[in-house]
Amino acid sequence: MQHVKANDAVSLPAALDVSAVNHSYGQKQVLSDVSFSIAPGRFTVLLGLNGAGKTTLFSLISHLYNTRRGAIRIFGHDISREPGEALRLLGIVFQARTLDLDLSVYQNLSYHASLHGIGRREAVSRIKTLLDQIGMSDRLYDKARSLSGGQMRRVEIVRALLHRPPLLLLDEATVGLDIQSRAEILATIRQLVVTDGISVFWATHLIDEVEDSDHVVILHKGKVLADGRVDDVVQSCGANSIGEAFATLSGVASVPAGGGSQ
Ligand SMILES: Nc1ncnc2c1ncn2[C@@H]1O[C@H](COP(=O)(O)OP(=O)(O)OP(=O)(O)O)[C@@H](O)[C@H]1O
Repeated sequence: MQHVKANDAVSLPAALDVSAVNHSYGQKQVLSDVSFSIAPGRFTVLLGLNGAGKTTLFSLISHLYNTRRGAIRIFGHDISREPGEALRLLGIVFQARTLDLDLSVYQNLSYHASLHGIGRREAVSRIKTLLDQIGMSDRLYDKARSLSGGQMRRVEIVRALLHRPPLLLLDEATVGLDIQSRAEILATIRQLVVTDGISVFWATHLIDEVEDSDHVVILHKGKVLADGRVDDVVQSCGANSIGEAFATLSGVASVPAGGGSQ
């Protein structure tokens, strides 16, 4: 396996800096010496097949697991040493659905806002603005269980943005959604990078969610095989596409594209 490094200059502090991180479940090592940086205000894709270690990495970044070897910094704040400061700057959408189905959209969101110390009036204003932005303002008082999978995902995205984090992590946010919902959610998140200047770290196993102008971190069997601008990574591999580059680097014959729900 080759390791292609195609980073351009990264301004400091990085939105996310992962340095020599390892993780094992018992005897099984699932992350090996993982290092990369994400510059602020960029859409960066974490590309890896199922089992590559994406969720484990997200669990370390969000401090669900302690980082036992290596360091993770969010805008310069070490997640182990300054978890409060680091986590305040982070919004996260997990792969598994996490809304309380018996509560309304408003109740799910206002509960999260109060956890972040956002006052009621301010919370209502932010909830309405964000739901409007994401095309869900007509569902404010509906029970979460009455929403479609794509609508639940949108509410989870709103929830992750309520405390206005400059870094947003999404773990396979489009899994299980139909092709139209996938495209809409991806477009909404890309738009947030442009309009609000937030940094997004988007984990996926689907090659068609990657664009040439994105930055990509390719994770395979717990190792970073490449990181940098997609077109630079493709060129460094002598490939014609990111799918071909992924196959060359990983030795995997074919990579899922994601034409329908995956
Ligand atoms: N709690 C756990 N205990 C033991 N092994 C685990 C645990 N969680 C994950 N693993 C293993 O760690 C490896 C990485 O899993 P992880 O879920 O981080 O990958 P992933 O890239 O997110 O894949 P997926 O998209 O399928 O969730 C896999 O081999 C998985 O079986």
